[in-house]
Amino acid sequence: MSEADDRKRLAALRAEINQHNFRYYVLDRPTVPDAEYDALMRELEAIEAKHPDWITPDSPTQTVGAPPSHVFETVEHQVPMLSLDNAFDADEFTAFDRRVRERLGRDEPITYLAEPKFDGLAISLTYEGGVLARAATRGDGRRGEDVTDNVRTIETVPYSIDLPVDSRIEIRGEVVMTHESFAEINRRAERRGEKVFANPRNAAAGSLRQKDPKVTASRPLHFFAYGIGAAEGIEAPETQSGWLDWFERLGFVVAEHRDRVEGLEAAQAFHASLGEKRAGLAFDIDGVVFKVDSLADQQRLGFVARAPRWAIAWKFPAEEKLTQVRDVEFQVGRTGALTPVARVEPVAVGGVTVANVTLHNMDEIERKDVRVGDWVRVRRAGDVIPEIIEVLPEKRPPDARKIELPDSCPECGSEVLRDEEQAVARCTGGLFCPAQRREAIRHFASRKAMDIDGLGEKWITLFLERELVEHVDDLFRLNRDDLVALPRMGAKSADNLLDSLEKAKETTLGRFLYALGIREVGEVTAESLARHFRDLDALMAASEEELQTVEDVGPVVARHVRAFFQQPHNREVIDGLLAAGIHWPTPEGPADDAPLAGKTFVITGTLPDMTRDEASDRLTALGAKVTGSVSKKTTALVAGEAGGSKLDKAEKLGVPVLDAEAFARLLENPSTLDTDR
Ligand SMILES: NC(=O)c1ccc[n+]([C@@H]2O[C@H](COP(=O)([O-])OP(=O)(O)OC[C@H]3O[C@@H](n4cnc5c(N)ncnc54)[C@H](O)[C@@H]3O)[C@@H](O)[C@H]2O)c1
Ligand SMILES: [Zn+2]
Repeated sequence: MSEADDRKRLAALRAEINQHNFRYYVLDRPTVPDAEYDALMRELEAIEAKHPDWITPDSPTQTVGAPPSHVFETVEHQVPMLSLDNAFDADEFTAFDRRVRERLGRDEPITYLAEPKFDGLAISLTYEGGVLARAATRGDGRRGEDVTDNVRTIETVPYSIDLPVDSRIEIRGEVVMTHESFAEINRRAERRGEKVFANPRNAAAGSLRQKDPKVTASRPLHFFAYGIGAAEGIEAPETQSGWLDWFERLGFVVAEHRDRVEGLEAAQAFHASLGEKRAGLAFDIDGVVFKVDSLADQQRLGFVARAPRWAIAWKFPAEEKLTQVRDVEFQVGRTGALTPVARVEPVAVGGVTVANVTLHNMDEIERKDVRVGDWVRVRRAGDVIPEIIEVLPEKRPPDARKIELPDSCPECGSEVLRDEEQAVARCTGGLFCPAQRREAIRHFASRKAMDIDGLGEKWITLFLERELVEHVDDLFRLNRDDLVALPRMGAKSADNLLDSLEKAKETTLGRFLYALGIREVGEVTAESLARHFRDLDALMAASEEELQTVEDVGPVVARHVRAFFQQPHNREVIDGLLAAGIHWPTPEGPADDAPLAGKTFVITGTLPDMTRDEASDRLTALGAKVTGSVSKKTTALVAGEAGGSKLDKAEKLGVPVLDAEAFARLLENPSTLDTDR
């Protein structure tokens, strides 16, 4: 680059960085991830290194934070609050360590105090005579904002500590918010239609820098002490680690994961080990801070414009990056749910390369307004699957394309229906859809379903690939010759599998219904359906209304059951299964002469001696049906304490109401039921 180009770039970088600083430090609303910002800073540093005479004191490389805003009173720090130099890899850390040893003229390893780099905002607490007199933000390092009233609401900031009356001390540390509180606060903001915070750091900063301390009080914040400014009238420790122990004795919370490490290897090991713990911590950390432990050595090393020479922040891989959405594809799962997956320009996030990011469902896409071509902020924290946090609207290219839900399944062409309540779009192809087939077979064979021992994913995939199996009924047509011919399937495994299939033919109606994988029909519902209908043909012929009279079957489940049995290809598969010899004993159900046969009850409120489930079991055992809502056909409403709307409805429809006592009498002697409903 020519000198003129460098000059231009320098000016552009400074302007852009200053804007980011303002958004980050003053508004608590950054528009780019830290990694992006760090890259700009590095570029600026490189130009300034090439032209040292261009460095001015107001360059972002020479300054800290941003000047205090006018919302708060200004506080002068007795000792400036500086930033930290960064290392982004082991080589950079090694270079730092070499510089330290050179400056100190030492060959032997340096002892460092290692602790997390908390990702929050720095605060300085001034205690006078042991009483909290003032709390200030870092501001531009020399002058910060007075946030005393807000900081007083933080539980982990002691109001008074045991110090001499004539002492005056500045204790520095970080204010952070836990992931849990962050999620809760954003949920609250979303419900109210307010803007959400991009990450816990901004939430912590935004919560602390509030005009109204009541708002701060409603946001759970934590304070970790890690350093010292001015200290008068106390007996000071001689090491950094000594200060931490001192803080702890006075009642401050300090980093739990901290250690004195000697030399490079120990430092690297600490960095690696904390990196592994990172995902499991309650709050964000973005690196390890290493500080020369000896305070005498710290003094000898001193400061440069914006950071001490005796400390470095060795960052972890960034958990947030910007990338571009190249395309969006829809994946089909077992239940036919179509999940939109964004194919993004691969980026390294949180230590891995991310190329695919789930968008969950159409609602999510609409809420975030993600389009193909958009620049997005991607986050992957620890083991958590990568997600798109937000779109950068200012970077949207003019040809960005809206994402449309396909009308038909990308795998089988069946119609796609969008379930408005659950925001899920599904392929209606059922067992016919190849994408759903593999997962459906796995479900069919699973332990609580047909329990086909030894039929794992490996074999299912192979059977499908070889076209030996298309639908679940084909499993029962597998023959020994076909199986033995498969790679890695010996005669013994083939015989075992055929044996398992044979055994699985003897089942129960409940298991069979569950195995079919009807939407919303879990084991319990399958069992209820079996007990109620006792016969597969009767169930397949049942209307939605009839289905709804079954225990724990509401309108949604009824609709799914009905829709499933109406699909001709599902009927074909069922016929195939029955033809293969699957059978079950007729489920025990209420006999016609059971005392409450033909009667329908609804239960509401709290009963004194039993749960509603128990009450329901007692009634079904006597041959009654228990349903969820009161209608004209209801025999009686069993109403415990606090019956509510069902009670009102029963009274309106003239349905008899049994209180707890009457209900107990009924169970005792069911034949006394005096109603012809
Ligand atoms: N995204 C953006 O637009 C944007 C803008 C400005 C700054 N930033 C981020 O902030 C960083 C630079 O900012 P900085 O100078 O405010 O701080 P820094 O994060 O580089 O380092 C200094 C700060 O680390 C904190 N810290 C946490 N744990 C500590 C510990 N154990 N000991 C000492 N200090 C500890 C303190 O608050 C201290 O002020 C950048 O690297 C960037 O990631 C981002
Ligand atoms: Zn399909």
